[in-house]
Amino acid sequence: MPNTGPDRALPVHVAVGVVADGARVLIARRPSGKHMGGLLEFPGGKVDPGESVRAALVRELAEEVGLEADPVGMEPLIQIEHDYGDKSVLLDVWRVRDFKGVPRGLEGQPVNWMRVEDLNDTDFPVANRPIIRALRLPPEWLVTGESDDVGQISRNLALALSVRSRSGLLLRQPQLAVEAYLRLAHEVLPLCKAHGIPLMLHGGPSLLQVLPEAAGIHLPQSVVRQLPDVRSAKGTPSSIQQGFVPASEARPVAAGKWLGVSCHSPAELAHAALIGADYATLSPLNPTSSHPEREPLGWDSFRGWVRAARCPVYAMGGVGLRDIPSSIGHGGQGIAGISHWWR
Ligand SMILES: Nc1nc2c([nH]c(=O)n2[C@@H]2O[C@H](COP(=O)(O)OP(=O)(O)OP(=O)(O)O)[C@@H](O)[C@H]2O)c(=O)[nH]1
Ligand SMILES: [Mg+2]
Repeated sequence: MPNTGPDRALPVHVAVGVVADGARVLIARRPSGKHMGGLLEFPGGKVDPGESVRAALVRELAEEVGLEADPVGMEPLIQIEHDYGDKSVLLDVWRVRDFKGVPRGLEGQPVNWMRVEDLNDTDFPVANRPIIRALRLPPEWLVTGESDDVGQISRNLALALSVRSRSGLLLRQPQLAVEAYLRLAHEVLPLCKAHGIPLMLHGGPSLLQVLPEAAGIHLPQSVVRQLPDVRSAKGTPSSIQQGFVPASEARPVAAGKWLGVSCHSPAELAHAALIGADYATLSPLNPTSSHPEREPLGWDSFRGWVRAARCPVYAMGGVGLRDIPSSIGHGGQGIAGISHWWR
């Protein structure tokens, strides 16, 4: 029965550690009988009153898996607020790279190193899905400036990727008609393959039918507005008959493909999560010459909006490589932008 008592509104603050050993992360199975028992989890537990999150994580990793973690080497990954109905949690998720010891399940739970690409959403509590996205997504999207010249894209890409370890390309060309856009995307796909980076198409979901090898679709709000209206799980059957689709069926691209959404407000971020977005971009962070009429957000608003978001969020608009740590430090996934790499 849902808890409707006075503490209902207060989420339980949980420190969660993604302990990383190269490309593998430490996974445990939650003891049966506990909340979400039997499912896989990242080790961690409740933050005690007056305790810092880092201190809680050091304590939980020692108690649960016998690791001695260095709090200085921890980096925020993502915060997720989730209401399970019987319990509401704030998962405060950190990457842990510096630690000593060999992990073992000190509460009798099985523990295992797993590759990030082998993690399955359905093996984890539902609140963990954005964590898995955050682990897979790059810290930066290179967004193309206006061009139908594949040579220009190729040169810029080669130059940019010579100084970065992980990026993806977002092929944004709103000035092109769909046919010209798809011709260009066909030429850009092998470039991305050669560099080993994902290619996101920008526009409507049907682009993926023509270019199924792309990593996914990034929706501008002009396309989002054309999607069928979505109702959350509380939507009634009669609302479905009136042309609403339930959120569980609202995702406009197939599972296994990435869905990104351009957002500019908390309402757009909430809607992006409702249609199953794997990530959102949030703009403009800083003043930009392309949208001088839009009020820049700044990092303080960014932090607040991102905290309430249900998917990883990239800062966009007047940001550069040096802003990746700022974005991560303010709860974001990284940055997306044109001006810092495009010539
Ligand atoms: N540790 C951990 N907790 C998670 C994850 N995902 C998730 O929804 N949770 C939820 O976070 C809440 C608190 O976690 P916990 O049960 O590990 O807390 P704890 O170690 O302090 O356990 P205790 O209650 O036995 O003292 C649980 O309701 C759990 O279902 C995850 O990946 N790791
Ligand atoms: Mg625990």
